[in-house]
Amino acid sequence: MIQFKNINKIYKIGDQEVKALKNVNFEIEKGEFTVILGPSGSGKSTALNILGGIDKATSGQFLFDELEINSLTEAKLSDYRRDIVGFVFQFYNLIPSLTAVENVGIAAQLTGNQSLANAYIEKVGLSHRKHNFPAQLSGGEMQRVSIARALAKKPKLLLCDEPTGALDSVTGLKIIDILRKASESSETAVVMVTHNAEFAKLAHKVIRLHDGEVASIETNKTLANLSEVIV
Ligand SMILES: Nc1ncnc2c1ncn2[C@@H]1O[C@H](COP(=O)(O)OP(=O)(O)OP(=O)(O)O)[C@@H](O)[C@H]1O
Repeated sequence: MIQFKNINKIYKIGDQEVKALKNVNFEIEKGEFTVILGPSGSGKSTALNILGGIDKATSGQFLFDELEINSLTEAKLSDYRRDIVGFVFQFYNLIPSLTAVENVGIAAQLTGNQSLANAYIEKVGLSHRKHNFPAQLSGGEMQRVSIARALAKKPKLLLCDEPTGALDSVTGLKIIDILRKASESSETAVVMVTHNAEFAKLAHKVIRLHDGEVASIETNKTLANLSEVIV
């Protein structure tokens, strides 16, 4: 489904060049829950931004279902972001003046799935809170709304940047459980960036980055239960 072939990303600041990704190769299949692990500055967010069509690689090929994303026009790239990709961020990015279900509805509307807003709120276990505003929800609840919002678009690719970074460990594990189920019960590939190496046990595939390079790629045949993770 997804192939990164010799992906390089160089940022230029004045005369200075930062090689954020160096000859990165990996593949991601649909229905897979992939974790990208690595220390700060190793290139995790850069890889996620390229996957999401927010940024373009300097060189190399990024194929999504055989389509070369790097060479798309801005208009086609915008279609890719809207129709194919869902995003979940560390700090939720909900619209404060809209209720939980309205936040989900806005995203669902974009892809003509507005009637799904209630179903997705229910899927993340928040039906009883759907008319609350973000300020009336806990961090974990807000993150569940943001996942419902992303899933209501029925994305083929769900990208999550440190989705548990602002949550306590027990709530964080519940969020990962929802994300893992989203990958297993649909055609969606879920890719999560995290610092927390413990989460590696929960993923089908673990891509470790170090200094812009792939240090290792592991595949877990059997996945750990949430209770086996020490947080
Ligand atoms: N827009 C940018 N302009 C210049 N340099 C950048 C830019 N974005 C990232 N970098 C640099 O690229 C390298 C990789 O950054 P990236 O944010 O991808 O790492 P990361 O692994 O996500 O780090 P963190 O865990 O701290 O978020 C770093 O050296 C960073 O300073």
